[in-house]
Amino acid sequence: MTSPLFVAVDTPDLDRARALADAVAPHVGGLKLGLEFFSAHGAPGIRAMADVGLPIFLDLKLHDIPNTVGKAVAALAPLSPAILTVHAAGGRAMLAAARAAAPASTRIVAVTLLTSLDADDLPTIGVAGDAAGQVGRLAELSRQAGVDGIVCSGAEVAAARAAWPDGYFVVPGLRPADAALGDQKRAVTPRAALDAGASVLVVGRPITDASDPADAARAIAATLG
Ligand SMILES: O=C(O)c1cc(=O)[nH]c(=O)n1[C@@H]1O[C@H](COP(=O)(O)O)[C@@H](O)[C@H]1O
Repeated sequence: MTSPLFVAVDTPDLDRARALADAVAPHVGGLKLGLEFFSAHGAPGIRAMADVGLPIFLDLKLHDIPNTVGKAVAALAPLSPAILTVHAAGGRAMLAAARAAAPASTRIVAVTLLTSLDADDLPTIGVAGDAAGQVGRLAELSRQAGVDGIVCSGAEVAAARAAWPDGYFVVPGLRPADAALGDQKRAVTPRAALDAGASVLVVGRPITDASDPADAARAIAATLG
């Protein structure tokens, strides 16, 4: 079985990204490349990382009007990412436009509520109610719009899976029990997220900031077996 563990390769340094990816490749199921890497290296950088031979999760969190997002997704199609993110808050038509413009081999997943936010933040961004309610609402919108799944925290994934049994659930903001939270606020362990129904586990700094990233990835992978 391929590993659900994707490493978030968050660096603007191409050589470092490639060295990290090569080091952890035996222990992970894919590479997530996001705004930091894409802003520095664009499509050629993604192609260089695809040479590692692992599925690519292109995390650009697109959020704009439907026409713009649809055309951006079409422009990214030659990169054939396995997974591509958009923001669920862009609305039903935007989500549908993203799905329509993507190759069948690309899973479109919609970010619900960033894992860096908690209950104290919700009123400041105009959300009444709690994180579970907001994730549930945007998960249902995403399902109805026809995308493949959502991004949520490990705290919400069990409820999302129950409501959408064949959905594809990406869970970032994961931390082994002893790891520093950094800016993550709704963190659970990788194992807990997997048990709760996650399809993909995204782990960045606990691997990439470790003195031995390969060993850190191996240790996390060992908890999933
Ligand atoms: O879409 C994402 O992957 C994402 C959504 C979210 O709500 N929270 C979140 O942390 N992420 C990404 O997941 C990764 C988490 O990295 P670490 O906090 O270093 O493990 C980063 O690349 C984030 O951009």
